[in-house]
Amino acid sequence: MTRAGGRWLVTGGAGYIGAHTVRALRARGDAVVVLDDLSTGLTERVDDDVPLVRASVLDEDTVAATLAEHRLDGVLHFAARKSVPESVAQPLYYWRENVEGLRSVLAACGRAGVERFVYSSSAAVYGATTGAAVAEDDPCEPVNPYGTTKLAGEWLLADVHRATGLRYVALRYFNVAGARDARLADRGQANLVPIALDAVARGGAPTVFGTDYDTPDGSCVRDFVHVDDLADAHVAATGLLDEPCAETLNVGVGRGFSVLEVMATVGRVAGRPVTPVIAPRRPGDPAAVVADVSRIAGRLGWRARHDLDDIVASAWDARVSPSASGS
Ligand SMILES: O=c1ccn([C@@H]2O[C@H](COP(=O)(O)OP(=O)(O)O[C@H]3O[C@H](CO)[C@H](O)[C@H](O)[C@H]3O)[C@@H](O)[C@H]2O)c(=O)[nH]1
Repeated sequence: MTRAGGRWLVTGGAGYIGAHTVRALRARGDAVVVLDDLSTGLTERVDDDVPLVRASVLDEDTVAATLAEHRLDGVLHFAARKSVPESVAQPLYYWRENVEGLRSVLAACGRAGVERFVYSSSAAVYGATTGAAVAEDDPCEPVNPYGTTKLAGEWLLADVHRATGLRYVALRYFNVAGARDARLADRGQANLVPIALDAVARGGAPTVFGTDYDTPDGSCVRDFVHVDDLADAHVAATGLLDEPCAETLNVGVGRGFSVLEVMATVGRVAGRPVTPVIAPRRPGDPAAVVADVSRIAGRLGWRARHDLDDIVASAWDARVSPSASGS
């Protein structure tokens, strides 16, 4: 289904998801050049034998020159801002970085004659879902600037596809967690799994925001996907680009776990009981967000191989266990 031998520019390849995908592409035998401004990316995530261009995606000339110089034939575009609260506070910044950044990379692709593109979208494009699994054709009503910029990016890709025939796959990530090793791990403090693991590792108690939702145990439900599975989905998606393609795909497991179930898993993995602090609801949190994954299964033959235990255990090893440095 997928063939090796691609030559890819990976923007944001020093970031958490980008670096995992670089590993997966190279494991298949593809060539990769990373372009990253290192504002949040880490050089240690980029292997020594991978060319690293330190530049912003807003620097269209450098992106175009990199594509030409390395004779690249496709782009996986990860470089973007991804904090929901930051996007609410700074919408202009998010529109510049996420939408203008994408426009700049697409303009560079046009100049270099590159017509294969994989785009990092998000479940945030759906907004507050009803709780039933969401499919790609369901309405998109994002509720914050992070989501609106990701959706605007999808529209931009569709417009360029219609005008130039650009081949693209937009992948809508659900809740990504886990790690291959410590070097690639998510160092951020923005999401449930790393926050909960850090709290437990420090001997503290993680917080659950709300147990009064209309869900089986009252806490929010999310679809947690292992970053290695997500990386594999990118590799599989590149296989669609051998033909004309304008595709949008959910990437999740297709099954929800509650925040309280995550806490129980953290306790099992850490080998110590976890008694979370129950706090009020976090503003803006939808009760349940779960992916309908039938389209990606049909188009790519892809499905997640890792379960929640694998996700939490790998994140624990990468963040907490010093022996798991893997670098
Ligand atoms: O310490 C914490 C942290 C989070 N949560 C809860 O855990 C759930 C997941 O929260 P995250 O912040 O990890 O993830 P979100 O589902 O809010 O957001 C994620 O999914 C969004 C799409 O829906 C965007 O893609 C976003 O970038 C991505 O982080 C939420 O119910 C949240 O309230 C806690 O209970 N305690």
